[in-house]
Amino acid sequence: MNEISSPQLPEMTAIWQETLNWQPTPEQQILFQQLFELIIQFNQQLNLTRLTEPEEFWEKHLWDSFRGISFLLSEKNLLSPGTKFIDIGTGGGFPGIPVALIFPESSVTLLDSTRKKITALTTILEELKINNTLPWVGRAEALGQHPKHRESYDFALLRAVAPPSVSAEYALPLLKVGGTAILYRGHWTPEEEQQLISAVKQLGGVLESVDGFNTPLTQSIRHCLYLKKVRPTAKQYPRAIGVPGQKPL
Ligand SMILES: C[S@@+](CC[C@H](N)C(=O)[O-])C[C@H]1O[C@@H](n2cnc3c(N)ncnc32)[C@H](O)[C@@H]1O
Repeated sequence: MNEISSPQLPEMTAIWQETLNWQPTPEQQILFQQLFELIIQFNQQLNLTRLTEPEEFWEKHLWDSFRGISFLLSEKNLLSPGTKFIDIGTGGGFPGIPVALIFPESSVTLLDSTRKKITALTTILEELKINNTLPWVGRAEALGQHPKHRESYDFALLRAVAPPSVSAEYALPLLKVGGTAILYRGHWTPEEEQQLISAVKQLGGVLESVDGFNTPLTQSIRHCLYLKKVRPTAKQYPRAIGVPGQKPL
């Protein structure tokens, strides 16, 4: 592999601790470094990410992925062997691959509609010897009606995939009752919140909390939205491919 400076820069050690009250192990840090190098390598043929500088990768891919699930870093008892995650619209593998790396006893489905992205991720996962993921080519609208996937996940993660109510329609049918969808967003407004609350109610969920924060290096604005599924989702959701985006709830 080419020499590429590590995304695990010395100052990051203190930031993990201060912001997440958590530290990756040395083995996990080596895997993060290898993940970075493989993504840079694949980016030469395929646009997996536009974040190619080590600091950008560290902050906007690694740190950001973990910030959304930080409650699981501190409350380990919320996870049990076999806890199921799905990363909907995983693209270059975020947040799903970092989550799979640190929770090897959980399984993480990596869903994307673009076959070549999933093919690249499959090679990256083989190189990293990560065997707790299920890379899957397809649309969230189709997977949500698939009998083996519908109502089967504990956590759904969605970052930069679709507007909030569309993301909710992708995620909630896939969750078990009691499961949580985590929507990773940038800016967030009260108007968006009202629209999301109404959509989530139709899908069998509630908006449990909104967590606003800044990223640690560039102070970029972020919000994570936590949707809890409280009853089964009506059969009609998700609607046919393309409809959630064309006619958001
Ligand atoms: C902007 S990328 C975000 C990638 C990654 N989550 C991240 O934050 O770096 C959005 C991805 O979502 C995928 N996508 C969009 N709509 C989808 C759908 N309905 N079902 C599955 N994948 C979808 C696209 O193919 C694309 O790879």
